[in-house]
Amino acid sequence: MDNDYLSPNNGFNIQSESEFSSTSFVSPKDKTDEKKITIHSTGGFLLFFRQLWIMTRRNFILQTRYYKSTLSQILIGPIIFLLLLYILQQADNSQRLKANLHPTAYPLLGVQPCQGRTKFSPCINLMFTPNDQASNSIMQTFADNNFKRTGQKLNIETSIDNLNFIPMSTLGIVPVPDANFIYNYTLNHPNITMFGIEFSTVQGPPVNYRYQIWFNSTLMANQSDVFGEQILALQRGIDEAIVTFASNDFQNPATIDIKLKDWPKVPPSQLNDQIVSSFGAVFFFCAEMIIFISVLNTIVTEKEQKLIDGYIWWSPSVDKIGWIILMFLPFFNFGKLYLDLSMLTAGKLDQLTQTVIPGPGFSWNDLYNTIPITYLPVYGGTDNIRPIVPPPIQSWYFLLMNIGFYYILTWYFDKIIPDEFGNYKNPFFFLTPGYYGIKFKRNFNLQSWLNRTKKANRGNHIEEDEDVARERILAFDSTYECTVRICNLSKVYKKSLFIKSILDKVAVNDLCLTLEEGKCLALLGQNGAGKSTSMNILSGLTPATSGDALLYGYSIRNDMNQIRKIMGVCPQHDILFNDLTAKEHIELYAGIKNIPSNEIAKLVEERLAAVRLTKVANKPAGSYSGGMKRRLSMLISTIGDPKIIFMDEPTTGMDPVNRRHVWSFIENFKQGRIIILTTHSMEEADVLGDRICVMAHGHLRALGNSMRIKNKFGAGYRVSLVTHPNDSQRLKKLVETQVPAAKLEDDSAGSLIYELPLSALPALPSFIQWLEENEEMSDNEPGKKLVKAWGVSQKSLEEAFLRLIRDANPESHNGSLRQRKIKKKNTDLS
Ligand SMILES: Nc1ncnc2c1ncn2[C@@H]1O[C@H](COP(=O)(O)OP(=O)(O)OP(=O)(O)O)[C@@H](O)[C@H]1O
Repeated sequence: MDNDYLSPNNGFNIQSESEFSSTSFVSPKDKTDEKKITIHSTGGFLLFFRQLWIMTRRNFILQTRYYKSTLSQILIGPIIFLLLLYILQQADNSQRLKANLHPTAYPLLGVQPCQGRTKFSPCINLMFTPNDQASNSIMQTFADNNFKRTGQKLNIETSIDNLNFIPMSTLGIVPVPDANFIYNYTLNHPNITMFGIEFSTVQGPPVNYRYQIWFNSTLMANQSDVFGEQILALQRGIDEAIVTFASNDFQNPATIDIKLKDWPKVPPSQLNDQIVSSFGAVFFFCAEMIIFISVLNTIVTEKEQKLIDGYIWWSPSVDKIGWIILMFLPFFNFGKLYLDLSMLTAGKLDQLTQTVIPGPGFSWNDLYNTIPITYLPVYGGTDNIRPIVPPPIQSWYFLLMNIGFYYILTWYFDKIIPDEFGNYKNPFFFLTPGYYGIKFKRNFNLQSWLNRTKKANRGNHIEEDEDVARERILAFDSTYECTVRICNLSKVYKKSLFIKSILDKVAVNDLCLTLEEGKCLALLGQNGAGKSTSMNILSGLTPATSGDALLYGYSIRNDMNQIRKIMGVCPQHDILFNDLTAKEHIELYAGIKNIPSNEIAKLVEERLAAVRLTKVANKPAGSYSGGMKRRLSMLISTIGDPKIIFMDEPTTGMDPVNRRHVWSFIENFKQGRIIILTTHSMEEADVLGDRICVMAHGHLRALGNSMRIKNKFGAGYRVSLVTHPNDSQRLKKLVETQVPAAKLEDDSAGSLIYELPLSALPALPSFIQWLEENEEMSDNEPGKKLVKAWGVSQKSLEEAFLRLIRDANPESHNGSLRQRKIKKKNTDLS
């Protein structure tokens, strides 16, 4: 039995007792039973790989079945991101392709004020040494000239010599004792001091002016360019001051004006795919998070290499179309906001001290300000062209706009793309007044409505039952008064929206039906016969392909809003809130249906009692059994005094007792209303249906009350007789003489079953009398009667139904006949 481990149904296996293996989990006591469920355990890798295989296969089947969705999953992501990548690369290229043959020169500005650890913490602009008269005089001239250039005053402060000194406010130019002090101070208090200057002039002749500038070679917290223009500005300022000092003419300080100019630039003859190669892989792997990642990337790269810039989109050379498109992508706006935030808040690592200097911070006001120019990268080389970056709040507004935009898009496509029931609206639906509830009152004329719907006939009818044909005539008879009038209602589920295909499914075909108030219509039919579709059309869940119906005078095509006000629906699948109790459900729907609040408590009590849910009234619906959920769903459909109620298989899953309670509730409730229900229970149709419709393949096959259908299709009575097998031939002959019209349905081992059609009914009383008298004796069992036992029963609705279905499916009927014949032959042989 160890081979069982390898059997395909490994896991659960039904075996006879003799086959128990030693690995079975069944206890010896259980072995007394005839059949057992043996649970084998297969562990380790074998089980793992088998499960892996099963799951892989399942996923494969699902993916191939929903190939459209699979294709979209595979293609849409890469297409969108390839497009984005292309746009980015183009933006980068347009930046680099830009020729600048005549760059404009721009003046070197003065030294900008320092920035502390945060926007508000004090700092020292400059320390200088030695603290002698010459140095003080030079620094004073420097400060005066710098003020003229920048408008920022840098005062000569009181000297400091204490290494523990912490400035309480920003200091301008501070004399210090010596170079060691500058070294130690900046080591002890990193990122407070912007520059240090050590003068070491050698008195001549000739006099040699020497000085050394101390600076932080890593970027400062405020992004000021110390290593480039700022340090140049400082040097120029000191040189001016030295020239003035040398000439000793402090009234007319010397000035040196420097202009900076980029080399003329020609576009490269060949472009590389820098963006694609840097971002391509990330784009493919990180799907919609790409911008977010690219922003992070930008920040890190910018800090380290100053290569790629997140603000490239706002560079003046970039075509605006690019960022207008991107503006509609929420993650792009999010990325921009993130970039703005990080510009002002990101800390920087000081290489010397290995400490992180926090950024100046992002305050609420910064939302409305453009990012300060010193934080922005320069495009176009030394042309000093900065991107024109909108304030962060703009990205925030775009994000809000995205919410509205995508909400509207979702809403729009939700309307125009067919749903599971095939509902969809015309792409211009929002331009029609009807969509806004504006209706132009037209006088309804029944006759012209009938003429119109008559034309909707699809035509290809099978030979119709006489009752069905009569109903068709009645439905189009304007003199006949009825509450529900269904005329030529059809539904075709199309495979493709635009072309006709043989795969199109005709779910309902030219249905014609009438119904009066106070009646219940039961729709019977096999799975897929078209019952739910008919119901869905009438309840407005799915549109009819052709035809129309009038419910209480309202057309399902034009007045569905009115019909909804007088309609209740119990759908096939329970739509309940798992966390709400039965009581809360009824209260909720009573509220929706506008029932006065003082009536709700009574309604809850009465209705719950009617379907025996009072005991669980305060328990959440999620904890209910299937039958209880069904009862609650059925109940909900009756709230709000609806005039017409659709119930799709209302009692599925209910036990016989509760089902009867529900039946009596429906029976009472239908007074003054119309109930249309579908069911697979013949008993239910028999009990509730004032009219029963049997549907097959979208057609109406039979129509009438239960008696009519039973009599017409149930073929009268069934008689069963039991005799000795060897006496069966004699008994058959006797029955033939008694009731010539009787049809032998089954004959096995002395058990005979006869069907008596309506034509045989006159002979039935005398036949029953013959059976009751039972005078014939058996030829094979001495002293025993020929008929050992007998019974007569009226044929049920179920049999009528089965016959109708057999007639509607001749192929499968032949099949079943053949099977029955084979079965009979086998029985005879045995
Ligand atoms: N959304 C749909 N798209 C395509 N075909 C559909 C759709 N809904 C139903 N059908 C088809 O229409 C036919 C009628 O289906 P319908 O659900 O009306 O049958 P039914 O009589 O209610 O069956 P059941 O007793 O199983 O509920 C079936 O062949 C079904 O496959």
